[in-house]
Amino acid sequence: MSGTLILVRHGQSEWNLKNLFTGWRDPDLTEKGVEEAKAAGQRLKALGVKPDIAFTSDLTRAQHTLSLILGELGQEGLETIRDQALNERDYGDLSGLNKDDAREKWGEEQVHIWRRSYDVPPPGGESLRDTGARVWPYYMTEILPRVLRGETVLVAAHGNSLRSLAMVLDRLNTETILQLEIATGEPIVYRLNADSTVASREVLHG
Ligand SMILES: O=C(O)[C@@H](CO)OP(=O)(O)O
Repeated sequence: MSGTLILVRHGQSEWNLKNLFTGWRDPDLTEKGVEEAKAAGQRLKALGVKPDIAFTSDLTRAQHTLSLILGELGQEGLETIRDQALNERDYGDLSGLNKDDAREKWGEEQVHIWRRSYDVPPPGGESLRDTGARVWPYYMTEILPRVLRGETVLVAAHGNSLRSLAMVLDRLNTETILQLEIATGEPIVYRLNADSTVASREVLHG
């Protein structure tokens, strides 16, 4: 066994609440999102988790979530690396549109394909495969080596950047990835084997 990897999606954002495609746009958390992030921190604390380092994206909602979690853990000053590689999937021309309006315009099925398929990009944006093509190398070079050294690494990021990572960790294929939803503010705790495969996976539900 090596170290521990904790993935957490940011709490509810203002645009999650308004049902807008967000992508690389930069809304902050709602009050509910703040509470979700604090609750995530409390659950990690109850589990006795003590991160050695944290990673997050360059978007406010993920950074704010991380700082609230670290506050609950009493680790406000923890070394944190922010990188665009962990940003949400770029939703391209859909960014800022209402998801129900998009379903009316393009149909339920097409919108679901854009939102959850592996390799169909939304117009002007990134598919999950495109997202994984930047998230996965970053994980391999910056995050995984630390976990393999036995560290506990906390990653606060986004629904689809984390889906692209979980797809490989959980050995999902291009069909089964369609079903994977990562809830806001529910940490996923992975313990990794020395060969970087997953020894255990636990979702800290609310
Ligand atoms: O809008 C977004 O950027 C994402 C995450 O909230 O939405 P979706 O659920 O469509 O992946």
